[in-house]
Amino acid sequence: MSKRTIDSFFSRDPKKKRVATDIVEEQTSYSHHHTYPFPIRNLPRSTLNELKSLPFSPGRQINNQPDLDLLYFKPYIPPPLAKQLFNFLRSELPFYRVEYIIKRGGTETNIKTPRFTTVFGIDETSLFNPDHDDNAATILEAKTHQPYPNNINPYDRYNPRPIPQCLDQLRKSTESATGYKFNFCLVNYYASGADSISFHSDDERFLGPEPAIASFSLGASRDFLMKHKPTAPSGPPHPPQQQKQPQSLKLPLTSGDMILMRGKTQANWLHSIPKRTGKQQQHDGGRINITFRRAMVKGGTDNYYNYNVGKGPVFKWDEVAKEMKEWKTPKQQENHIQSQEQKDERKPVTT
Ligand SMILES: O=C(O)CCC(=O)C(=O)O
Ligand SMILES: [Fe+2]
Repeated sequence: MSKRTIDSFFSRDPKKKRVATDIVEEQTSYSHHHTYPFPIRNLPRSTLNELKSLPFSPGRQINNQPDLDLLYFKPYIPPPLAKQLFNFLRSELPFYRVEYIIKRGGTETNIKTPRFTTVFGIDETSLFNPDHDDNAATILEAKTHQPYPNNINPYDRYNPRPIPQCLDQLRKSTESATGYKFNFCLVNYYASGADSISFHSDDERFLGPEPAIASFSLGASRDFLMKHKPTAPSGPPHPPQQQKQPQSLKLPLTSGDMILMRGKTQANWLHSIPKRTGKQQQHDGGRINITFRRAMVKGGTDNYYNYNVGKGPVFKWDEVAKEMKEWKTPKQQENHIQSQEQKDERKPVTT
């Protein structure tokens, strides 16, 4: 046997070399919790890793107005990843269309929240038990890391839900980019330009003084308006040229942007996402807003679940109808089919 033949016998021609195809399909995994209406799909590992390298661009400070302190990341998430995250969260999260009653001056008004909402998290006084044993208390006292005395769940109105994996990596990234801690994640879904949030400030007492709120935009572009709260005149009036009147702001938010509102901002400024009118309204497509916040006391947990989950039906994205549809448990679906069949049986047969 010639040398050439022996060599070629033991070493394969590199051009012909076949690389072992080790591409193992990543198994879909889920975040499970008894408080979720259904298990929530986890982000694939590759997407999770991409989130670890954020922010994409550094934050720009906007503090050229009285009491205003913003850090604007444009974008925090690069557009292709933002699009992927938008589609994922819209498909996988449970949403609600909360209605509630407000009483003002003796009259009751029924409010229909003009957007879909959902919320995850628990205030600083408690922790979710990392022990998933069915018999273990699901909530622990933060001070002691032990179940509450007599195993009493101090949250009797709403059961708090842990932040699922698909949102928690972004929370961690936001914490390291901003230096603030967050224990709540609120999500808004604006289905079209007809959905909105009116002027308000996120300055509830349960957030403590000078709260920091990180607010992400995914999907359709919308204007974010800011205006100073009305100021009571104090002291002798200044000549007009000496008065520094705060100017309103309009930030055109696009997919992947993040605004951190901090310092005196919430105490002094209002913000809103106004409705869009005319042609823009339906052609905009959906927009997701994610805010990370830190609630200090139990009242915060109760408030957030009351206004963002409530007691109404669950909605889930329907990929065929391309809209949010009321979601039913398998049991509810069965009952629905049965009652449909009974209705059909009662229909007169026409030949
Ligand atoms: O959608 C947004 O950008 C703002 C949402 C907001 O202000 C809120 O949820 O408190
Ligand atoms: Fe807000």
